[in-house]
Amino acid sequence: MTSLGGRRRTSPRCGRQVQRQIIQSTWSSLRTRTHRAVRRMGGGAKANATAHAQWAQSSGAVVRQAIVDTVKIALSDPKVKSVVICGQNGNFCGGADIKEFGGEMTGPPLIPMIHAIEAANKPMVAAIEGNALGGGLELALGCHYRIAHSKARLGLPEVTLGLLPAAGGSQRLPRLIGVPDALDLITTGRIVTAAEALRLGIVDQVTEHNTVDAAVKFALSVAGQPLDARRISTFPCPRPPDSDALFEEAMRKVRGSARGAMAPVACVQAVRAAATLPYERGMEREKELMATLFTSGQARALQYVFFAQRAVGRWSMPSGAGWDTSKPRPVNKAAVIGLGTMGRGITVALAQTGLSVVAIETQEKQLMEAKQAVTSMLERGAKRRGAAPALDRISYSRNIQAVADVDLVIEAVFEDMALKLEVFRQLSAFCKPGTLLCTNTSALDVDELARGTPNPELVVGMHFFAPAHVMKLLEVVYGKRSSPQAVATAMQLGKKMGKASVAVGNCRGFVGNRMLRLYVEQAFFLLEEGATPELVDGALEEFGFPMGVFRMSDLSGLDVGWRTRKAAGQAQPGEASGQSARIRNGSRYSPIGDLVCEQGRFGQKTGRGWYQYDKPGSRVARSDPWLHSFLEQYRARHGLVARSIDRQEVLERCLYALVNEGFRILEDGIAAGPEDIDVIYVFGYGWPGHRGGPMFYASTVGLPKVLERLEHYHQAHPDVPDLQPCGLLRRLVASGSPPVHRWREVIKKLHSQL
Ligand SMILES: CCC[C@H](O)CC(=O)SCCNC(=O)CCNC(=O)[C@H](O)C(C)(C)COP(=O)([O-])OP(=O)([O-])OC[C@H]1O[C@@H](n2cnc3c(N)ncnc32)[C@H](O)[C@@H]1OP(=O)([O-])[O-]
Repeated sequence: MTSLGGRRRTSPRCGRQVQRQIIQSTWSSLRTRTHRAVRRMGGGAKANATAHAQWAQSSGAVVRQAIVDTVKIALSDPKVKSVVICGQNGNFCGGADIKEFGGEMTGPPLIPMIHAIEAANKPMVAAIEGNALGGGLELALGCHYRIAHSKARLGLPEVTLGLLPAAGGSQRLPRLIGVPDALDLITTGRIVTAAEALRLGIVDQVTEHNTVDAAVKFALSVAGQPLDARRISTFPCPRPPDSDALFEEAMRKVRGSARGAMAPVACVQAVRAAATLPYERGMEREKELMATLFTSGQARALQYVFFAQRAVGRWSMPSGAGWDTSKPRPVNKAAVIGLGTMGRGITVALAQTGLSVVAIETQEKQLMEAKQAVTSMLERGAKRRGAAPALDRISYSRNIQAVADVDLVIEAVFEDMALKLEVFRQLSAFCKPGTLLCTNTSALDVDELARGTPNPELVVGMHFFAPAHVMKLLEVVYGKRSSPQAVATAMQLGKKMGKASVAVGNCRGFVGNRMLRLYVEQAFFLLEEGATPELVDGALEEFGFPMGVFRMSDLSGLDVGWRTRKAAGQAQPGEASGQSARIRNGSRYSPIGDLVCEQGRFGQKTGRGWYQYDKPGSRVARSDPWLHSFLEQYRARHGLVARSIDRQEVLERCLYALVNEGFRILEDGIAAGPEDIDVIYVFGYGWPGHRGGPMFYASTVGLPKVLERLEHYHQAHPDVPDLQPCGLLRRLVASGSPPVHRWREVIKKLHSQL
């Protein structure tokens, strides 16, 4: 038993020894990225920092040890009346150091440290500047008072890392702000502004001035006052009258949106424990739940995604140029050409970033409609953020010459090479020298577009995802002649827009759509062989995708892929029966999608697609008997005998085909590393984050197994060359299947030998 300022904590039972070790090891470092200071204040009327401890290292153990030691000195020094805990360099604390999770625990554990702070008999005040996240906010919740700067951000984002706030956060926050708001913050990981934190009751005061000075002043004003009513762990948890229904609803909601993710469910369970159990027992429950999450592969996957998202910022091109050698150009004013769905979203995203934007559309009617749509998108976004809409940052024009003074143009006209070439020709004539020309194509050849301009080094692809102001992914596509500075500028702009920006090479479909083609193709083949859209979608949704391939296709429109296949000469009108109708260039081809389109079934917008809908535009997909009998007739015409297909085969065929193409992309040098592919899939294609992205997933399945299954399916379907395992996959398996963070070494070696 450990005695903490009079509070008794139950020691873990024998069988939990390992769990306890794991939990404690998560606290091996509390990280601020900056150094931390604990300021002790001298007694008397004047605020006087009598000691100021700083730590040169952000190692958690060192930081915790220093906090423990300094607090101990402050509490035993009769001259010290109150204590202020602050960060340094404008940042309170970003939480535990994720890199150290799973390592050996050193230094004092965090939970007793926070308990000791809360149990102190002198006022402990948290001075919050910058971020107070995760363990950082939990530390602040252990203090008796919290003073925040108006620009501070507070939250418990552990759920996004596959965890829960397990240093008492799940038990203190509901006691402080009530169950409904705590549930919202803990299950979503949503970060709030200081103003919202004040409104919710998380902080006691918000200041526009020097936070530490304000906290010192405040700490002096409360010196000597009783603290019993300030210890959050002793608060009864306010229980709404209908709390059972509330928790059931919360559980239903997270199960619906979490798609198999464990952490949001554990977060609801932990908050429920806060509402129903005494604090000590709630803490035990928090610990148990955390132990389960901590040892799950999901936390590892989500933490991999966290670091992958940062790794893609350190981009490089095959020439060796990259983020550390290329300086972006300043972009103050940008233009968007073509105000269809994509152009409108891009305009909103740019304006919200604070740039001046010229939005250009040659058709008067389209321009007016776009203006209205952009205005309402900006107003809705501003309302959500509680800010003024950036309407005055945008000017609208029908004249392409309005690009004359912009620093960067994003072309978002119809996906047609001839049209885009003409737009680029005009842009080259009207833009000032040095203006960056970006194309928002999803598949067209960036090099061909660049060749049509006098300055191909200024051309890059910026592949946004619809809706462009919402979706977090941006593929920045460099062509053969794109300058590193142009890439750096597009990458920096993407970052400013809050996008996960990934630099990739130029090829058909770039990274995301190139891999997707294989995934969709396998789904079509499975229909031919006996599956239904319901079976395929069910398997993929159970895996964690928000929508299976057919529901997704209904949403985005079947005609989009049909148009691409027609342009590529694959989709041919009408259908001959027999095998030749299912072969293109010597490989297996399924015309099923083309035939469905020929019936005018384009998905939700026509009320019919792979499923049926109540009316055009409706979103609720229902099974369609027409489609099932169409599939039967199709199989009969082609002499195909339906066989029974299970969910495992659906997953293996669709996902391993996609992963195999990912290996080819790495082999070709189109993506620099597996992290690039994984970020693209998690942020742009609905790949479940708790499975870490396709390449990470392959590593968790085991590369030898992926290789063996691909060999098996390739043998069974020799007419599908894409199922042939990629050389890089074989090479990785031959080199002992190294962990994903070491694949780059193998890839580098491969490229150096080519
Ligand atoms: C048992 C109790 C459990 C407890 O409740 C668990 C926790 O507290 S879980 C934690 C809950 N806390 C969170 O979930 C907060 C996670 N962190 C964030 O949200 C943002 O990093 C933050 C807002 C703090 C700063 O944003 P920004 O200014 O744009 O900066 P940036 O994002 O570019 O990062 C710069 C560098 O710092 C690195 N790094 C950052 N944080 C961590 C970390 N915790 N760890 C390790 N490293 C971290 C990051 O990788 C990057 O490294 P590099 O080598 O330069 O690529």
